[in-house]
Amino acid sequence: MARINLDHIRHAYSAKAKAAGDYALKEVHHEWEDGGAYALLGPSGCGKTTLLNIISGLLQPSDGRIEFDGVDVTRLSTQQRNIAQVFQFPVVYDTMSVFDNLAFPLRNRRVPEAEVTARVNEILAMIDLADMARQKAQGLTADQKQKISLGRGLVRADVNAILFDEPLTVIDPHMKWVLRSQLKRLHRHSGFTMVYVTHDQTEALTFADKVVVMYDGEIVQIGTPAELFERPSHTFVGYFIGSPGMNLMPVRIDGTSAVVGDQTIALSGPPKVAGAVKTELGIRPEFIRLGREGMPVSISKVEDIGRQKIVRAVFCGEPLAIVVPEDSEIPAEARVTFDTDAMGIYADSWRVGMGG
Ligand SMILES: Nc1ncnc2c1ncn2[C@@H]1O[C@H](COP(=O)(O)OP(=O)(O)OP(=O)(O)O)[C@@H](O)[C@H]1O
Repeated sequence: MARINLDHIRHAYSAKAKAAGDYALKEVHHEWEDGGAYALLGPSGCGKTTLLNIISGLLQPSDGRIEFDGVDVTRLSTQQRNIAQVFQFPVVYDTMSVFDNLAFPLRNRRVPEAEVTARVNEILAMIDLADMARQKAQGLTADQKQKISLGRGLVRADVNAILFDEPLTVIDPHMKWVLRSQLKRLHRHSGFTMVYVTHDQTEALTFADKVVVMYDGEIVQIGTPAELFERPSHTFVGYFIGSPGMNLMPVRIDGTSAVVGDQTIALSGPPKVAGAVKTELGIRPEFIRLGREGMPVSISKVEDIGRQKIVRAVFCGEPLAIVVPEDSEIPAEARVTFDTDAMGIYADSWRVGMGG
């Protein structure tokens, strides 16, 4: 397993790139821990695959270096980097049995046959294909074939990292849930460094210890699921993580207060917004109290989502989502209070400290 150091990496698909906007991947400078489970999460086109391909060696970055355990691998091929990869669509040898497909990477490296059998049987049980071990891969469903691909990615114990590129796209929803939990368990047992690309927040949040949120070619936050929820570093993280996402409203900062329309909201300190063109207040729907006290809102809609309700309201002309327990009473003349510790101030989309 390896610690992955991304040292001032940037990538542009055009050789003529000059401005920051020309780069599909803007500067990335991070060290990922040995044995960590990382998910690269973000919308289509944000640069996830570009970054993954730079780690695997399929792509050479325009600038910067990549190191595995302190060794520069920037110019090395995927094979030389000793990495296992699982792609979005299955890659299997149709004429081989399920067992032989899984054994292939081990036999290729002349692993003793007794060890091959033990390891393949372990993986077969994990992906729930033990009954089909002797069957040819030809004729299996796309779902089953993708499970073989996943298994092949996991079968070697000596890889530096395992990279997954949206591996559950073709898997049916129930199996998705099962495989996700199994991958998580396997990560805990094996200590593999894993990097998992997805645009699905549930997939990222259940799989990863650290979620790397990408937006427009940039890493906007690396954090645990709780950190992303409680302290989004960027308005995009607030919007993308959570359902509904974080409320954002334009505000004017006056000392230790945020002013929205005719309302003045006390903050925990003076936010550092000097020089910002746009200042916004962010608060998650879960941290707003709805009742008879506080600032007035007008309610436009209530959506019942099982154990909770989402109240859609308008606050000082701005849309506001509030999450309340299923049984809570919604007063006719509703008012709201914002939890002081849960509010964030964003200057030109980035969260700022409240220290003056
Ligand atoms: N081979 C290429 N040549 C030119 N531009 C490319 C190439 N591959 C990707 N891009 C561009 O680089 C940007 C980042 O693409 P990338 O595939 O890394 O995003 P992604 O987050 O993985 O998206 P998706 O989830 O759709 O795969 C996009 O604007 C894309 O159009």
